[in-house]
Amino acid sequence: MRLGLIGYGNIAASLLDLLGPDLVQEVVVLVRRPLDDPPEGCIVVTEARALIDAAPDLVVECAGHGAVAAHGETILAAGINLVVASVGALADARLYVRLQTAAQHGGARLLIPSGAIGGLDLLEALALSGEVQIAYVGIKPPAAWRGTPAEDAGDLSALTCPLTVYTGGAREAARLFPRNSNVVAALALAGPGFEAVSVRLIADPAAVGNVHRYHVRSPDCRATVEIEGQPSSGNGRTSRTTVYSLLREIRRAANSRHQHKHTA
Ligand SMILES: NC(=O)C1=CN([C@@H]2O[C@H](COP(=O)(O)OP(=O)(O)OC[C@H]3O[C@@H](n4cnc5c(N)ncnc54)[C@H](O)[C@@H]3O)[C@@H](O)[C@H]2O)C=CC1
Ligand SMILES: O=C([O-])CC(=O)C(=O)O
Repeated sequence: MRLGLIGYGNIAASLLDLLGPDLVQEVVVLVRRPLDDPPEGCIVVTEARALIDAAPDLVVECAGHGAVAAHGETILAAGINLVVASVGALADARLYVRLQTAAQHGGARLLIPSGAIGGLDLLEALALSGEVQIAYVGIKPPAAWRGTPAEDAGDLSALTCPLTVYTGGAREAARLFPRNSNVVAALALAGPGFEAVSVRLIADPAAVGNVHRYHVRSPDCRATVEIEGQPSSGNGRTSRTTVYSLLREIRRAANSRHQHKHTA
C-alpha cells in the first residue's frame, strides 16, 4: 500500500513509528516547506500535485483545518480516498459540500475517523430513530488552551480550579478551537448534526488527560460516554487515541485493497 500523509507534526511522526512494512510499503508526506530532518524512508513533497502524482492508495490529513481547505478537493477529485483528521474543518458547510461534490466526481471517499472520541456507531444508529441531542463537555489542562480564545476567559497560568472557557454551539466551537474541537464535529457529523450538539469547554489544572464526556438523549436511548485520553508527547492537546484511530483507518483501507485484489 502506498500512503499519503498531509503534515509532518505530532500525529504524522507517531503514525510513522507504528506503520510496519507489512502494512505500508511507501509513504509520501506533503509538507509546506522542505524539512531539516525528514522522516527516514519517506518521500517528502511540498506540492499537492506531487502527492497526487505519486498515486497513493489513501491520503491521511493530519495537518490542520487549513490543509483540508487547501488540498481536500483536489485529492478527492483525483479519485483518492481521504481521511480527514481535522474534522472540524467540515463545520464550514460550504467546504463540506465542495468536498462531497469532489468525492462524488472523483469516485473517492471522504472518510471521517473517530479520532480522540468514540461511540459514533451509537450516534449513527440513533440518528435513524429520531431526533438526537448531545451535550458535550471537553476538559483539558490549561496548557492545552493556550493560544486559543480560552485565554479571554481568565489567566490560564494562574488557575487553581476548573474554568469554563467556552459554552455554545458545535459549529462555532469547531471554528474557534480548531485544534481542540475536532471531536465535537465528529459527534455532529455522526448523525445528529451541528445544531443538535451543545458544547462546554473547561480548563482544569487538575486534569491529567484530555476528557471527552457527552450525554445523549434520543427517543430510544439515553447514554453517557466519558473518555479520558492520554495526551500525546508531541502535542498535549492531541490525545494519543487519535493516532490509533488513524492507524485503524489505514488498516481498514489496506484490508479492503487486499480483498479487492483477491476478488478481482
Ligand atoms: N479528530 C480528532 O479527534 C483530532 C484531530 N486533530 C487534528 O489533527 C491536526 C494535527 O494534529 P497534531 O499532529 O497533533 O498537530 P501538530 O501541530 O503537531 O502537527 C501539524 C503539522 O501540520 C503542519 N501543517 C499545517 N498546515 C499544513 C499544510 N497546509 N500542509 C502541510 N502541513 C501542514 C504543521 O506545520 C505541523 O507540522 C490538528 O490540528 C487537528 O486539526 C488532532 C487531534 C484530535
Ligand atoms: O478534538 C480535537 O481537536 C483534539 C482533542 O480534543 C483531543 O485530541 O483530545
